[in-house]
Amino acid sequence: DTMSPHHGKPMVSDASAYPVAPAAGLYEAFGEKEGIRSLMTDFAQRLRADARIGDQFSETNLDNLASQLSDQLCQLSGGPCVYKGPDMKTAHSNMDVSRAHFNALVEVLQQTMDARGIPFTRQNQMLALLAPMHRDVVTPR
Ligand code: HEM
Repeated sequence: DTMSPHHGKPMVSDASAYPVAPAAGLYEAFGEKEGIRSLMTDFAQRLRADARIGDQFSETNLDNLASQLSDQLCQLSGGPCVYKGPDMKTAHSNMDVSRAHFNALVEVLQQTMDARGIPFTRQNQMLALLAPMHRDVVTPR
């Protein structure tokens, strides 16, 4: 890993930070790059509209967020993408994200996947890959 010149913290991509193998066929079950991108476009809009956490995305460029999330979920699910954004700790520092916020985001993602007809088993396989990120996303208190 290379070291960040600004913080001296290791800059690791999420795939290496959370070394869990995706379930076979997960990327395909999400409709590959195109399906994941439209899922994330929908997700970003739903996040912004959510009464519990929408305010945290008030200044956010939703198209950029959807693009970064698409690369991340594509890579996590076994697809041919590379997430090139900041690691999860850096991306969510100084945000005061609570465990309740995290759970709300997961719920919005479940609603988004439901709306697109992603089978329950596949939803849970994707959520299993995202769940460990709470350690870096949620602000310690
Ligand atoms: C598994 C859970 C999560 C994942 C995978 C995730 C992923 C990401 C990614 C990839 C970015 C873009 C980083 C960048 O390009 O700069 C981002 C930004 C962000 N996330 Fe998360 N996130 C998660 C949970 C949360 C939660 C729980 C909150 C708060 C409720 C949150 C709030 C934000 C905000 C406000 C941004 C910044 C957007 C901007 O640039 O304005 N995230 N997240």
